[in-house]
Amino acid sequence: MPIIELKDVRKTFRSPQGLPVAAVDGISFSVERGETLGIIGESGSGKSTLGRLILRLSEADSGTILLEGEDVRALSKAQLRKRRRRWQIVFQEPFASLNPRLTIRQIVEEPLIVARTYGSRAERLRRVTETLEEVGLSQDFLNRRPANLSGGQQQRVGIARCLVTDPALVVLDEPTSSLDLTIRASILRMLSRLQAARGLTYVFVSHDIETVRHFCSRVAVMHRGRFVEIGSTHDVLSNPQQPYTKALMSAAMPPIPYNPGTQEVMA
Ligand SMILES: Nc1ncnc2c1ncn2[C@@H]1O[C@H](COP(=O)(O)OP(=O)(O)OP(=O)(O)O)[C@@H](O)[C@H]1O
Repeated sequence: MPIIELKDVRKTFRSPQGLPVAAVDGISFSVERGETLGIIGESGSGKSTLGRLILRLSEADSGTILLEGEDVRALSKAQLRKRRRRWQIVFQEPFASLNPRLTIRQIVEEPLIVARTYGSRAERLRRVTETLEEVGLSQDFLNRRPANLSGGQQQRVGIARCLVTDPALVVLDEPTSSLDLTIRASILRMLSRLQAARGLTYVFVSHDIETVRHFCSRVAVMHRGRFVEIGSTHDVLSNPQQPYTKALMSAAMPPIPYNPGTQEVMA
């Protein structure tokens, strides 16, 4: 059974002038457990909206969304809150997505409190500490606040917050685009390592073809709310069938250096 299955999902917004904008315009696809599906496309093509619809952070207008076989659109608010811990998201701007008033400990502990299934305060602290360690942050970070951390460290906190409830599926919405190149490569290596260790499934939203090339097993190319092409990353990027994919690739930056073998760099 696929972990994600979408059938003919649609979402239309109104532009400031009141005109309809079909951000997601009849999308169907499935993702198997342990896979990484990349979604690439220009700004405004609908990638983030799709990522949010999958997790019901935004309501689709129509279509079917199954996660782990469950009809996400049919869940009540209470059911959805329970399932949230299995289906998580990491945002592009780590600082904007972390509450500046909270300590790192409070930020990473919050999803455990919301889920209400993680026992005593001491057990929660143990879990928070272990998860921070997994993303390369020592106990020294527990009482610090987001503003005292570098961009890379902030994103590690965002990833820890998402992993602490032991999710099966993570939508990564441009998780590294606000970071500089060395840090970016280091965070991507860490995400790959965590995926292998935990058997995670990723949906990786990006406008950066080179990152997708190295990070994703399959890729969907999105244009004006639709998938114009979907297939193995190798096939789509080495032999694009659609004019839009070709244009996107010719507009892309030259490959960035990426060496999966080197050590994760802390920053
Ligand atoms: N809350 C909203 N209200 C109105 N229009 C929206 C809203 N969210 C997205 N849109 C519109 O839907 C379209 C798709 O936006 P979306 O952010 O999903 O694209 P994207 O591919 O993720 O772009 P980017 O790479 O810039 O984040 C755009 O035309 C956008 O202006």
